[in-house]
Amino acid sequence: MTTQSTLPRSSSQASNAPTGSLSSLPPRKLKPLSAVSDSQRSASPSPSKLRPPTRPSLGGNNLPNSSMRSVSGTTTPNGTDKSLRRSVSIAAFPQPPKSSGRLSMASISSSTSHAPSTARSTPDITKSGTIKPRKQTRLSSATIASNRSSKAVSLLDHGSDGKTVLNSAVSRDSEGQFSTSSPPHSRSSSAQGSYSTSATTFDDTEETEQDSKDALGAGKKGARPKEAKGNVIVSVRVRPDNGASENSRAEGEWMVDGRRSLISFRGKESYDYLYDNVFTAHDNNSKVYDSSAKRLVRRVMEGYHGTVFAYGMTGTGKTFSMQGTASSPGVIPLAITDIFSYIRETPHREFLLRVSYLEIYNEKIHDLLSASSAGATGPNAPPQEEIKLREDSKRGVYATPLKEEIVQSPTQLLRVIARGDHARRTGSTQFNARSSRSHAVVQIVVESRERVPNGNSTQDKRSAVGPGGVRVSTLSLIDLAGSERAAENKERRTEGAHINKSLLTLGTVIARLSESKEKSVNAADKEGKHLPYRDSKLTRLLQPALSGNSLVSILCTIQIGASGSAAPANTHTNETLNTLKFAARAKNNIVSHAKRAEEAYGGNGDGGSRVLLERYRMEIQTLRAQLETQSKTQAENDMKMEEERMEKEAEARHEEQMLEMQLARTALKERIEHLNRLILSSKSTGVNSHGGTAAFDRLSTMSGMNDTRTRSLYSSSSQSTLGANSLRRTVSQQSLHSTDPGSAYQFRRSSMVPDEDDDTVGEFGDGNASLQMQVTALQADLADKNRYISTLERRLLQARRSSHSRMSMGLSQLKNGDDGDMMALLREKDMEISELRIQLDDKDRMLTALRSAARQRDVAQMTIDIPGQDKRTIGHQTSGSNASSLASPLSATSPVNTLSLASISEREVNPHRRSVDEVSRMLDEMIQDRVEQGHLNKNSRRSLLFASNTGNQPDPISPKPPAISVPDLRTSIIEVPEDV
Ligand SMILES: Nc1ncnc2c1ncn2[C@@H]1O[C@H](COP(=O)(O)OP(=O)(O)OP(=O)(O)O)[C@@H](O)[C@H]1O
Repeated sequence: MTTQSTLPRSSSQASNAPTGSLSSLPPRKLKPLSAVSDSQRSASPSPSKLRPPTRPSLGGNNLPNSSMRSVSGTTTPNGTDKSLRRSVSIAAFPQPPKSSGRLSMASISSSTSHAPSTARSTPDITKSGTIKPRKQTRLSSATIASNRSSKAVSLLDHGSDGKTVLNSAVSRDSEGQFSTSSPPHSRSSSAQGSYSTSATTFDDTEETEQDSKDALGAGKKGARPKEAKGNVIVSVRVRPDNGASENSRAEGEWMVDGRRSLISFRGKESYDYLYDNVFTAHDNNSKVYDSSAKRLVRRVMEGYHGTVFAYGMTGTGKTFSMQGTASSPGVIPLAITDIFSYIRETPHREFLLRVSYLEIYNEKIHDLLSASSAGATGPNAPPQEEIKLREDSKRGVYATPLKEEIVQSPTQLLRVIARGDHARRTGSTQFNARSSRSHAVVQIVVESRERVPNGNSTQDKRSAVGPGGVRVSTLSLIDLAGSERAAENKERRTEGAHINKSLLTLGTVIARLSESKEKSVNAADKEGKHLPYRDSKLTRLLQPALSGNSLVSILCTIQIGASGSAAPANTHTNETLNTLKFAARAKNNIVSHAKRAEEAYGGNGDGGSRVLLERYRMEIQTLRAQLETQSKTQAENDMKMEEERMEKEAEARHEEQMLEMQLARTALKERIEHLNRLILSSKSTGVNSHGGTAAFDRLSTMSGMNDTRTRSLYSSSSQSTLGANSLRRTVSQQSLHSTDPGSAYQFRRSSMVPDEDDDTVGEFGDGNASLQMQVTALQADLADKNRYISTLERRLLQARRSSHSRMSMGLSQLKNGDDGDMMALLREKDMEISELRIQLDDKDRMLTALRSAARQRDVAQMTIDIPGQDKRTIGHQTSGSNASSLASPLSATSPVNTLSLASISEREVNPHRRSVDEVSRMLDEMIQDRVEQGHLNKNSRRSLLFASNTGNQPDPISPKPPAISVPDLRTSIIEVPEDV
């Protein structure tokens, strides 16, 4: 939207310098039209730009200056204060500064030798305000006065000065034509790079709104609304006649007075035409635009519909005026520049522009922006969908389907239009080498909406819109095909026929508009039903503009000389006069009641739905909502994924913890098993294999009663625990169960001790077996412990690895509690291991000691001379079954022990008391060490039972002390679990 226009600047200043000397211009005032009311205008005697009624008595150069507005109320020659051309007032159009000097008809007469003697006659004025030519007197002062008065300020005060024109500007060229050079209009560049002229730089938006209100008020009184007067502007442009020669000289004499917007013809009949603007051959496109269209374009940007169209004979400069050239841009590019300048200067509104471009060729509508129009005109060109005209209460008459392009910069818009121009049909005619063979219509739709002032909204700036709706207005820029005489070429003839027919219809419609005005009371007339709009596509398309819904600017182009024209001079003159008449009729008959377009709101029926700005806003809202929903969904998905990820992590962590716990549990189980085994091993030293807890308890009780008996029991049960299922043990078990527990003596006598004689032998043999069995048990314990230690070490290793891997995975989310638990577990394990190691060491030492004792015992026994078998030996042999039964399990576990036991069992043991004592002493010392170190009573769950050394105290149960005393066995440890 802020793209700078690349349009070239006009060089009009240099080219349009007046040739004559100029009177000093008054300082220009940019004054809104509304500043001068009608009454003021009437009362104000000066300045006036209009010459007074042309009466001889009024001739002279010293006419009081009066403005156009004051003229509108001036008294006509017949004394009536009446505006004869009500429709020519264009209050809404550019109002250049007022000038003091005014041109009188008399002054023209006096200053130009060829001036018609208009002062001598008074023309007839028709009701419509057109000039009715009359012989001898073609120019009526009253007509001129009325025309000028009705034109109001805007028509004649484009910086012109009557005196100036009078004194210097009006000249007669070599061909007898009057030409009036316009003063150099000041075309300056605004800060934004837009063009502006002194005539159009003031802003009269408020004035127009006020005018609208006034118009409503006036309408109530039956008066014509003021706005209706000023919304139509008719200009005539004279094309330079470069190749003029005597042959091509037009019939009659012409006078073109640009300052007074006057064109006079003096031929067989005389005519004087006054328009809103008359542009001489010296006026360039820039001036034409500034005076005839600039204001209208601004109004369109403010919300009014506007139509500019060029009408004229072929080759007279319609296309030149509308499109212009690279060095002299025409109305269309200059309008585009102004559109974007306006947008830039109006930050409180936002705009959307869309453009369409169509042509009416041979009464068919073609879309000049469609793909088929763009490139292809050959036989392979895609057939274009027929475009029809439709009517809508809100949109008026419109073509459909028609491509509309949204444009965002002047360059883009110019490119689109250039594309359409390229697709437009042109052809060579006898009047124009590149004649437009169609009517071309550029439509620029302007949508605008109020923005919320900065800071009043927390919303995004772009989405912040004001409370109002969208205002939609249309600028139609139309380059009509030129009317022409019948051509020789058939194609041209056909085209010409269509062109002429449509132009004729246009003329007819405009001519009948005056009738329509008079019959406006009729509803049907109001709608223009009696007008032949439908007779041609052109009039149908122009219907909204012609029927008053739009501001209208008509640019009629003429060529006074007939140079370059194949037509005879008189024919050419007639065509020119026809154009001038058309312009005069348009000026008089078209009445515009253009009002600012209503604001449309989203979803407000068809009108609302067509408003792209609103549709886009709604679409943006919808998309924003979708985006928000998607963002929410995305966020939810992200959250879900994050939750899932965390769940997975937690699961993995949980699994890991479970594994660790399982490992720990397994380790603990193994330990428990091991401890159980240990307990069983311990029990095995005091309890028989059949779970003789009761017996053990009983024996414990007995031990309290008699140490000797306890010792004997211990030896016996120890054997059985170690797996020596001796017959004797079985028997003793049976005895234990069968015998009255109270009868301890009986028990002892019958079951534990076979007979007195065997006691010693049995005790001795039992003691040997116990040693071996303890060795075996300790070896088993050792193996168990080793296994357990290795298991624990393995678990520990695994746990550490797991911990390391978790740390390396960056799972720092473990709570301190977890780490703490794990560390505590590890510490516990370490402690267990170290404890077990200590126990293992103890066992090792104990084992070593036992082995050493066993070895010494064996050596001692080997050295004993066995003279014969004593009772003990016999007793022992008697209990050979017991010994052999002992050997059997031991051999399976320890070959060394088996050997030792075998050697013991095989030999007749003749105890050598000294050797035994030594062994016993060693064991005593070792166990004493254990006791002192406190390792043995460490576990609170266990009770330590020490078989006290009873010495030689008599055993009530076993009155005979064993022949072989084994003191070390008395101090053997029995670990009894509390829960057993
Ligand atoms: N005011 C002007 N100044 C200089 N050259 C002009 C002017 N008006 C017209 N011409 C030239 O006259 C020729 C015909 O003009 P143009 O094509 O605009 O006429 P037209 O009215 O559009 O004709 P048609 O109706 O056949 O299309 C062009 O070469 C153009 O440059």
